[in-house]
Amino acid sequence: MSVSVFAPASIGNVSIGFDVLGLAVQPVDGSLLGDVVSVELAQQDELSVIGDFADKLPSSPADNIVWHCLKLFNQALINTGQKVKPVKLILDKKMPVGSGLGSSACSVVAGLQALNAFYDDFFAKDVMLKMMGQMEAQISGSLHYDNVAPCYLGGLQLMIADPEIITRTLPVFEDCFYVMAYPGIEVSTKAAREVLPTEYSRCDVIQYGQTLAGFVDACYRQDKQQAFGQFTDVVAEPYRENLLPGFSDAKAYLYQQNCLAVGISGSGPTLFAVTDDQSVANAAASWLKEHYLKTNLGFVHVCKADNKGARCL
Ligand SMILES: Nc1ncnc2c1ncn2[C@@H]1O[C@H](COP(=O)(O)OP(=O)(O)OP(=O)(O)O)[C@@H](O)[C@H]1O
Ligand SMILES: N[C@@H](CCO)C(=O)O
Repeated sequence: MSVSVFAPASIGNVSIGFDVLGLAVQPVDGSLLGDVVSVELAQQDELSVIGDFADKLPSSPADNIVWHCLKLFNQALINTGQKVKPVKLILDKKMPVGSGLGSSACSVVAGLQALNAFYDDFFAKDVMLKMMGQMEAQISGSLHYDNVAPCYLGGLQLMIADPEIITRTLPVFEDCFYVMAYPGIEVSTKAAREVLPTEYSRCDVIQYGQTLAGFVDACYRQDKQQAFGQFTDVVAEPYRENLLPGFSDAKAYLYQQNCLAVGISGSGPTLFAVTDDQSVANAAASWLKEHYLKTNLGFVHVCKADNKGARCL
């Protein structure tokens, strides 16, 4: 019996919600923007890695985060008195590493959910999400759920302070398009966190809280003007934009083309642009392909919110 799970790309932070907001996205053309992990019974544990970005991962399977997911999952089974079965894992690495698209989260979520599906969904969602957070923290050096939560649960996720609840699902703007432009260069999450200040001014703290609270209120009232009208990131973008060649010029151009909002996806270098007009989305995608991509590994997708999250194929 073999199980395959797909886990979608996500926009961490969503600009105005550093470490607190995350949105899962899917290309409108139906292509799979995310990772896939398959699990089947085997003589012994093994991991093989295929896919467009397999060569960008550590050469030893033992250094792959999916292997660490298997070890964590098996220990959790043992701790609950369950019998562990030897399995073969296949990771189809479709997501670029260090992209800002939640690439490691895709592997973590697909890996752990595939294992849980193989064991007939033995663990509850809250246990699964905590294991996903633990793996994401291991790989990026600090605990943040803003990629794994939307990747696993789908939609727009708001991380709350209660460690037993972790996240709440917010209403999305179903008519909005999210144009995702990955330039083809790598920016590590760890490095992008190290450039951030350790302290912020009172003014920045108030602006962060006000903008985030205003965005959440706007989601519930489906008020796009309020949601995107004051879309200024004071926590990360001012310190990360110089890691992203061409980001500032692209942002200025896309706002002139009537995009509702433009920001850094996660820790970058992927840029995202929001619009509720498909012709604006398509024009932005064409421009970004021409002007924002830096290598032949780069790509642009016109996406919408992915409300399903991780799912069996
Ligand atoms: N399956 C995997 N997927 C992604 N990264 C992996 C995986 N296994 C191990 N790694 C390593 O983990 C690190 C991931 O780094 P980082 O968190 O910056 O990138 P990312 O999560 O892939 O990108 P992002 O979250 O910005 O989309 C890299 O050094 C990578 O080699
Ligand atoms: N929220 C984290 C990871 C997002 O992918 C950061 O910006 O560092």
